[in-house]
Amino acid sequence: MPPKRKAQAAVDSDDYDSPGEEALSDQETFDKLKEAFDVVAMSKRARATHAIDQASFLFKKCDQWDAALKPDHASRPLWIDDAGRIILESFSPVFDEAQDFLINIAEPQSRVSRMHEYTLTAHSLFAAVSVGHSSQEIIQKLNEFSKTALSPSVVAFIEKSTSSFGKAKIVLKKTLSYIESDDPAILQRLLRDPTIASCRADTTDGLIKEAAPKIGVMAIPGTKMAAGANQLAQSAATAEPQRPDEMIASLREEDDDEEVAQVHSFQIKSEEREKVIKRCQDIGLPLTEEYDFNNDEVNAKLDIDLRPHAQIRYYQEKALSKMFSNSRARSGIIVLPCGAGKTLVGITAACGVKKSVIVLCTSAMSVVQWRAEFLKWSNISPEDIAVFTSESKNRFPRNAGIIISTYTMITSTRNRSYDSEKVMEFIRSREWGLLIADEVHVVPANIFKKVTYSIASHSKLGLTATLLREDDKIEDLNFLIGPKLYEANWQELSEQGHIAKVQCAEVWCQMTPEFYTEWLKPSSVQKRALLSIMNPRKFQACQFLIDYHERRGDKIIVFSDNVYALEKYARKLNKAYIYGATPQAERLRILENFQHNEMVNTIFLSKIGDTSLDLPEATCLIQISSHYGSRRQEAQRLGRILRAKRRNDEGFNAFFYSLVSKDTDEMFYSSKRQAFLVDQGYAFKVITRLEGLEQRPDLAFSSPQDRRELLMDVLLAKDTDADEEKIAGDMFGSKYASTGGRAKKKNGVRRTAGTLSELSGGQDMAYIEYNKSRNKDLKAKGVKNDFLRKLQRGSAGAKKK
Ligand SMILES: Nc1ncnc2c1ncn2[C@@H]1O[C@H](COP(=O)(O)OP(=O)(O)OP(=O)(O)O)[C@@H](O)[C@H]1O
Repeated sequence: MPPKRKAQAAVDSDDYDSPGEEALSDQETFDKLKEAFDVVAMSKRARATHAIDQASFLFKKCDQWDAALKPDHASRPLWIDDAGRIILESFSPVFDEAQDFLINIAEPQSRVSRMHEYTLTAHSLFAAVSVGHSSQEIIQKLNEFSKTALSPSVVAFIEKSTSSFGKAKIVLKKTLSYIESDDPAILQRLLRDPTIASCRADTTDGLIKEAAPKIGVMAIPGTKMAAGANQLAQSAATAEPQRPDEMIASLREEDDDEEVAQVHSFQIKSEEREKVIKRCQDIGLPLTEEYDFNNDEVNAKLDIDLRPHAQIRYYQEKALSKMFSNSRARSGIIVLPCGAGKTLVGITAACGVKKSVIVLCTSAMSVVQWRAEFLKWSNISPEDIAVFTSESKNRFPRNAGIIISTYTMITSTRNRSYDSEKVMEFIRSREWGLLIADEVHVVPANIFKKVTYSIASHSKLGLTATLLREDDKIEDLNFLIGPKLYEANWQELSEQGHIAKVQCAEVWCQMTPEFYTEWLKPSSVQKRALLSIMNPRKFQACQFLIDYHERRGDKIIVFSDNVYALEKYARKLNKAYIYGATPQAERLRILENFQHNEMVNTIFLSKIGDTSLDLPEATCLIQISSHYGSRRQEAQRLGRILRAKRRNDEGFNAFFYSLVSKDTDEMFYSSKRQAFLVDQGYAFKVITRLEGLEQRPDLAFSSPQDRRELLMDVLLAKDTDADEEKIAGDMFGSKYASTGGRAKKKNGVRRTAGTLSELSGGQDMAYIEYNKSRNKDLKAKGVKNDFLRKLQRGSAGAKKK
């Protein structure tokens, strides 16, 4: 097929044909789909007796399970196969309700526009139980939403997974760690395990027995109480809704009549905390970690509240309500898109707990931003908020306060200065109410173990946008921090104007003949990488896009992981650039200019700007070199423009371009990188030709002579020029390089072909869709709330949007 027709076909069919491949026929596409979903063809009998429809072939057949569609299946939104894979129809009238429920009990896998995919896993069910769902409720609700009866294996899996969850807790008392349960048999069972027994700190045979603390437990519509309040949970499901104050009052009355409840516990060695948590998870008795901060009279109160202007958004409230739903702080992870306001979630949690807080970030730059955000959103007194980085080593003067630091400062033991050691002693010697772990997905397990060994914290809140790692170590976080408490939907937030709508495009840049000839020669991987990045056509595409978007009034960030290319591009185009070695003062000056100076509309950033850079002026992002197939990096880079200030302007779109040299490794890595964003509902268009580029005589490297000189430069460059930038304290490191950043699960992504003018809104269908901005109506949905007031009243239930 000639290239033009092929590109058109790709638009029409919404499919992507990889270069050099013929488009697939319908039959082939169908066969591929079947293969991809591991379909076991339905038997003849099943075909005869079961209703056949367009989606049934996606589900494994199970002989013992009557998977006939329910008569009213059309009004039910879920397909659930017998392996626990769930497909949710996003066009269903009960979509919101079903989504709210699924978020609590299953892992979102992919949320494209019409269908969302979730999976039931032991971890997700643990999270469900720890936020108060009972197994009965999970089964009943799934059945209600499902188009077919639930398969017995799914029911058995839910029952088995949830039966032992929430039975034992890990608690901290006076900096010592205890395993606690109201059922002594559970603790005896744990102690029969040799690994757990070897971690026990007390040498007695018996268990410690004491009165259970009285807690104002409350029921939230749609959820249940914490462990130990099961009967109440069941009656809450059927009873008339009660006002929160009535609920608490009735609980107290009941408490008064009852005998004092007992809790049993044994102490474990603090340095073995993670080992015990992991072991308990492995043997099917995962521990929950909850902090009864209201009744903690040992640790000093922190004087902190949100400022009146801080209005947390409904999804921030929903996330926090999972953490605080029973008036205790439950450890776990909150997943919100980049730019959706994780910092304010952390700050609100700190205002809820009102005890000393320690915040850990990935870089010194984030530390500065976290401090500024604390001062902006809360009334904390500046001296109560200390910073511990290589440049400043402060402590707070009063009994309670906040320390913000980096993972590296807390965990590196080599060559610690006297001042650092003093701050570490200060950190180690006290109990912390809350540990906030920012960008938690990047923290390797061994580092986090060191963190928890040094920091005795009652509760932990992990914050991240992308709960994924290319090395599949993400599961470690379940025992290091706690279950995932909430995960927001990117497209929903962008529809509502909380994050910007983004047009994503991959621009294919032909290699020039001289560069491609060199690329084809046997040479080092590094040299090939440099040749692909420095491809003159890519350079021209970058220059063209910068001009195009500057003329539109955009502010542009160009990302290059490769510092050699970063400098070459930026110098040639006379733009400012920042990388690891740029001094702090210069960085701030450049960023300041980018924000406020009309003459500075483009900056070049190395991977140092991937995370935590809050530049709401940026509206366009061009990526010229990236880190293999890291889905995490792609998402975080996109995050730099999701926070665009202009996001609520009528018809506004931010732009994300990824420039790839055609027919090189960059094509392969680019599609890997996009997988996560595609799962979040973003569609990448492919731009094969930048209209008007050929007519621009002023572009760099237009003459063969210039191109030859550039090639000579690249050939003379050292292999190390292609190496990954090393940034002190960088947590992302080169671990992804070892896997080549290969996405293990999701390989396929969708590309559609397009031109630049289409992408900018000239002719594109997608544009017309996006252009019907609902932002104005939706603005009203940025619900005002007073979460903290409710938290203090003990009624922090999630509000429905
Ligand atoms: N409820 C809110 N009201 C007003 N502004 C908010 C609210 N929540 C967040 N913001 C603003 O949104 C922007 C992005 O927030 P933040 O930096 O916390 O995002 P993030 O989720 O941490 O992103 P990233 O993962 O990219 O670091 C900030 O300018 C912040 O002040």
